[in-house]
Amino acid sequence: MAVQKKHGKGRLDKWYKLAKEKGYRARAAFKLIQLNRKYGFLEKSKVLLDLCAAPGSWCQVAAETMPANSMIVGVDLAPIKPIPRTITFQSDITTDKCRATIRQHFKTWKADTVLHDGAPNVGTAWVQDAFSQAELVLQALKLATDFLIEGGTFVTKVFRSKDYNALLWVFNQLFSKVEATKPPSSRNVSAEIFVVCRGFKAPKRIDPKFLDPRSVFAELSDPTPNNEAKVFNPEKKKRRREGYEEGDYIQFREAPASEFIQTTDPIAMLGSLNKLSFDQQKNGDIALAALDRLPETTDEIRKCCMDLKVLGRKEFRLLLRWRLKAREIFGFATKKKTHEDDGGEEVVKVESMDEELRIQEDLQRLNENENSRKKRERRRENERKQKEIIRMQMHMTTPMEIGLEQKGPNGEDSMFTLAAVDRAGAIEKVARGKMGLLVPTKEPSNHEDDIEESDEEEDKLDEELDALYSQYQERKSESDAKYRAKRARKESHDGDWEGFSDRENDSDEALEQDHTSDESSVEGDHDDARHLLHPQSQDTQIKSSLTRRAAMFFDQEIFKDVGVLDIEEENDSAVHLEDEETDDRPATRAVEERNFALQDPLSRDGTADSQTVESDGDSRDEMVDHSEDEISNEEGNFEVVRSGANEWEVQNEPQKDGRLDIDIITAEAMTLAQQVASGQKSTHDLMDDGFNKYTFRDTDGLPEWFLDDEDKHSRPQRPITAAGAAAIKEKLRALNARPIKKVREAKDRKKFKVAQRLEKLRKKSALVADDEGISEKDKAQNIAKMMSKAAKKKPKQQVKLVVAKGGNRGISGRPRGVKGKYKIVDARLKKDVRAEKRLAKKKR
Ligand SMILES: C[S@@+](CC[C@H](N)C(=O)[O-])C[C@H]1O[C@@H](n2cnc3c(N)ncnc32)[C@H](O)[C@@H]1O
Repeated sequence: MAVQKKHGKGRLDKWYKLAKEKGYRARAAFKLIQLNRKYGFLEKSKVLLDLCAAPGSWCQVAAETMPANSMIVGVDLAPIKPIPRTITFQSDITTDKCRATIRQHFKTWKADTVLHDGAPNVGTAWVQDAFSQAELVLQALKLATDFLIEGGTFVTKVFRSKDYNALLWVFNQLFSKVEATKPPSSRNVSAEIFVVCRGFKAPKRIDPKFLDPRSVFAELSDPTPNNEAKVFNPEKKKRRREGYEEGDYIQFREAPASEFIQTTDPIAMLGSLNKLSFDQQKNGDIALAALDRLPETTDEIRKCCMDLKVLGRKEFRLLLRWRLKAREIFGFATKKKTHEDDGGEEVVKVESMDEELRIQEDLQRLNENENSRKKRERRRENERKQKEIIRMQMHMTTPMEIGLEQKGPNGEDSMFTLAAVDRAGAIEKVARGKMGLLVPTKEPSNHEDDIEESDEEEDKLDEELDALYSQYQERKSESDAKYRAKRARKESHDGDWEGFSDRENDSDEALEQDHTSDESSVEGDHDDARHLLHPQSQDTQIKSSLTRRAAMFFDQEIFKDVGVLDIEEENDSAVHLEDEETDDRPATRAVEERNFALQDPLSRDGTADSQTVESDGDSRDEMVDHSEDEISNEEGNFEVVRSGANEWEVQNEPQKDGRLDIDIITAEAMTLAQQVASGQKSTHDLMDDGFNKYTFRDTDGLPEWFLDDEDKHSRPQRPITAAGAAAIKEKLRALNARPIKKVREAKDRKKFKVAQRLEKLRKKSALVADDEGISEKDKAQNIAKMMSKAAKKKPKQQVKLVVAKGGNRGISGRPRGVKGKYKIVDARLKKDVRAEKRLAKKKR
């Protein structure tokens, strides 16, 4: 059976529509109609009380069905719009005021029928709702017993909950016939059920306990079977558990805290209970009083005991520790077989389960402490090393100094000894400005131990998170082409931005081979610097040391007159440095810094195209989308910076003027470019900008999902000028104004064909012109003829409509006997087309 939806459009079922059609204020009208069809109480009633009547559909049904001149009184917390033949008022049915108002209206009359369709504000907690509804039913019953005539009918809505049977029991005491039913218009997913109680017994005196929720819904401590008792005795009442099984979720389990101390299975208790109680009156437990007085029973412990379902691992541990202490105090801690002097038996000390538990916990705690201490130390060490590198980059120290400073206990364990630097290839990396890479991602000696010692659970959690993240990535890339493009771009960024040009890598490799000692590593850098500064063409050299992307970025028109790549100014110092044979490192650094500065604005702004923009508001999101559309749509068009080395090589062929056609597409990059172009920013400013809190991130051991997330948000927010934003806006406007790919392709095809025809014509006319056998006049005539022929438009080929019939096709798929352009249509379409043509002809 199809389950109806509880929310949204699911509500708009046939009963809803029917109610609308019939003018009932609520679909609930049909519930009463169906109940009345079954039991026929409305036709027989002259006075009716409708409790919880708003918006009033039941009153509407009653007014329609009951005999003329009947009296209908409806009450609700909410106002009820007037209904013909019905008195309505606003009141809370649980109050005396409501009772008094009803009495005023009824005067001496009694009701033949009392209806109750009340529901408290449903939506908080289901258990809570169910209980308040049951209470409301009892209140309605109370009113019914006040106003019902003997033999009268009480119809009420009840939720199937643990109190359902208790309510039925009470109804049975007061009415001769009690039947529960669910009308078809009541949704299956709803737990509501209607109880029709007929034949009110109208006893002279009703035991107040019958209508007291505390008595009726009291939990029974003794489940002894006792059902015969007609006299209400809540103490002995047994709840007949028929119908729905009670789920655990509606049960609230509580036990005295002392029981938790005594139990041998504390975990099971913590898992199954909702509360550990200190209520001595309720539990009458002396141990509980003692426990309550213990100084170990702190406020925190009490709070934890209040609601066990909300506790975390830490709190559970706290409770378990408290239990162990309490057990010790009360003498439960160890079970010893004591000396039995008279028997002289051997004494065996047996560690109790609790003792084992405690030892285990202690061990675990010690392990955890040790792990966290190690982690702390590792972190501190990393931070220290990072600081050193920054100092070195900023000329505050040199690798030599570092090497001297960092004497490990055995001279080996520090990465900062020159030998270690050499092993890790650190000097090369430093030389390349890849400071981030120097962060020790691996510490071979300790690593394995660390893994072993790390908290297993945390590792598991990490693994799960990683797995979930890769699943998420896979799902996303399956369903989202943009995401795929972004990832591909990012991957190629990693390979492009972070690394250097191939050439440089080659030189790095060469250097690596040479780096066998501390000194040689420095020499290697020296060579590297010299290599970079070779006077042949320094501009080209520096450009080659940039990434392709950076080079292209600075190739743009806007940087034409800017000295970013005009290295003369710095050449002086560089060449000068080259002369200083004793100290080559600063020279290297000068170049590196320049590289770094050149890369930095790009890697963060220019190249980060979509990613940078993404975090900055909608308008820029549009840019991103656009750029991505471009990526997927604009094959062969170079307006957007693309990534991927091969793509670049294939697509970004230099243009005629030798420059690469590349556009800045983010407002930040545009602003930066404008600032550089206008001289507001110098290369030094760019360098300075390059050093910010995001420059050297410690990514050591951080999971991929975390780094991805950080990539999105942890980046400097560069200011955007109005001019920069306007330039990008204008660019995008132009971009948006362009036709779609198909149209553009068609136009390009047309252009291409025209060009081909022209070329053909040119060749032909050249042949004619070269022909010596004909006169100049004839030549001119022939050429003019050819040109006018070429200028003539070819008549459009008629498209033949062919009715689709299976089997009547040749090998190529072309229908047999059809020449020229054709289109396969179905018979109906062909007829329709013909009919249209006929009609058009007639009209003409
Ligand atoms: C399902 S609606 C009743 C629909 C009504 N039978 C009809 O046909 O239009 C439940 C109503 O119970 C009312 N209600 C809940 N608690 C109440 C209370 N304590 N006193 C009066 N009305 C109450 C709510 O205001 C709500 O209008």
